[in-house]
Amino acid sequence: MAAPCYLGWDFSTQQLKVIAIDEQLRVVYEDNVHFDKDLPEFRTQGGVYIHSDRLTVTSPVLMWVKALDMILEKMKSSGFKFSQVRALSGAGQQHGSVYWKKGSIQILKNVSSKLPLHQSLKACFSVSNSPIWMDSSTASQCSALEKAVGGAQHLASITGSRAYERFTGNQIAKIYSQNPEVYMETERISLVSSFAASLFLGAYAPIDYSDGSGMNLLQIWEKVWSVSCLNACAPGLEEKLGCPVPSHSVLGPISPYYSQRYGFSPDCKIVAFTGDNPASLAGMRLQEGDIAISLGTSDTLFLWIQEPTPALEGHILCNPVDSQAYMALLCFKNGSLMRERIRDDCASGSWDEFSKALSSTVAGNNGNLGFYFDVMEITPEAVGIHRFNRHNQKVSDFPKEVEIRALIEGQFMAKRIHAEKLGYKVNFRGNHSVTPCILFCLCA
Ligand SMILES: Nc1ncnc2c1ncn2[C@@H]1O[C@H](COP(=O)(O)OP(=O)(O)O)[C@@H](O)[C@H]1O
Ligand SMILES: O=C(CO)[C@@H](O)[C@H](O)COP(=O)(O)O
Repeated sequence: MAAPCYLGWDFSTQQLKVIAIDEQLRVVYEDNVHFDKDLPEFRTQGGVYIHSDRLTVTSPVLMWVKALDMILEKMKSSGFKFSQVRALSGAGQQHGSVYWKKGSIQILKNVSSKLPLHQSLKACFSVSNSPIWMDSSTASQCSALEKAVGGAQHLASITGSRAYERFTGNQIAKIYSQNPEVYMETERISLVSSFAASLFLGAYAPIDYSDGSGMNLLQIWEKVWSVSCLNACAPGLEEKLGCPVPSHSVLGPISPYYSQRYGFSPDCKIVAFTGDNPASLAGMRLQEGDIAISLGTSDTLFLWIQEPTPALEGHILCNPVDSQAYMALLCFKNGSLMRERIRDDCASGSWDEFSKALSSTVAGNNGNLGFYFDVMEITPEAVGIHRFNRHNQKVSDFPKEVEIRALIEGQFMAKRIHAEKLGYKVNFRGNHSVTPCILFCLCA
């Protein structure tokens, strides 16, 4: 008989990933579905749609459901022993939101095991394109929220962050103001993480404290929704969000759908899902004083803190491991996609060539320095490509190798400046196949 195992899911920007570990924490299975490549019918780029205003960024919610169907079928074909899964949990890209249409709970509870999920759930979403973390179209809603609660610093003191355009409360406020009828026909709003948990639970999963802190709606000290923030965003919102729970809550057994269709044990437990960054803090077993850097679609820097002071820059989130503690987070929007663009321009689209070019230049890049923001950055708020030579003169281009090093050093310098403000020790998480040279630059 196969040994017991545990599944972890990651619904992130560009792909859905799954990993199974045994009781000795050994990885026994890994797989992924890449949205652009494996689900071309949705026509996403990097898993998203960038709308014509260049500010609105969404992902089709049914693509996430279909990705789950696809990965489960792949696991089944490979002979994966679903019956051995004792529990599962997971993570989602932060801030993104899913809008369940009135009556969907009944459909979710009663999905037929004869059909893939995406067929049963196709009419369940009042918003078919979910706003995601790359969206920056809610500037007016952010100003209104800060004004309603007495200013940016006051909002940060309540929710851990001043108003950010990608934060879910502001996204909900935009949907309510532009399409009140869509908002009214929504019975539940999930984060990507709680949406994913809902698919497994066959019921609406609660939002967890950690991912809930990325909404500009949760009082991070009391761990309850802030009435003034809710009221500033949309009417009747509390009911649509449900009660938030600790990130490690056991939500209940898996939906019968998975036992009937894939052979999961009916006793398999669903543990609350959380945001991908909080999940990384938990998974890396970060301790107070450590800083981790994640190089995903976004780059993030995060750390465990006991006594946070919310400020106008960065975010304080509830800690996913210890409900008395917190985590600080900085997010950089120009992460992997920016590196990919320079790789394509300067290294023929090859990470190997990128790596060789990086190794061929020296630390400090002979004084050449660059800041690369293809899209409006979050930290700091800046856009464009800015190159400076060793005499501090602005230049319009660099030789290819110099460009590659300027990009990597510029990105890491920005993180280091913030790291110096926040702590001292740097760990690393991220794409496991990331070019070692990039890691070397980070640690140099
Ligand atoms: N060898 C490599 N070196 C640097 N970056 C890489 C390498 N291989 C893949 N990547 C980048 O990693 C990104 C995906 O990282 P991942 O953490 O899986 O993203 P996400 O979880 O946000 O979907 C891609 O944009 C890709 O360009
Ligand atoms: O917006 C943030 C954090 O505040 C992002 O870090 C998202 O959570 C997206 O994660 P990745 O898909 O890049 O891992």
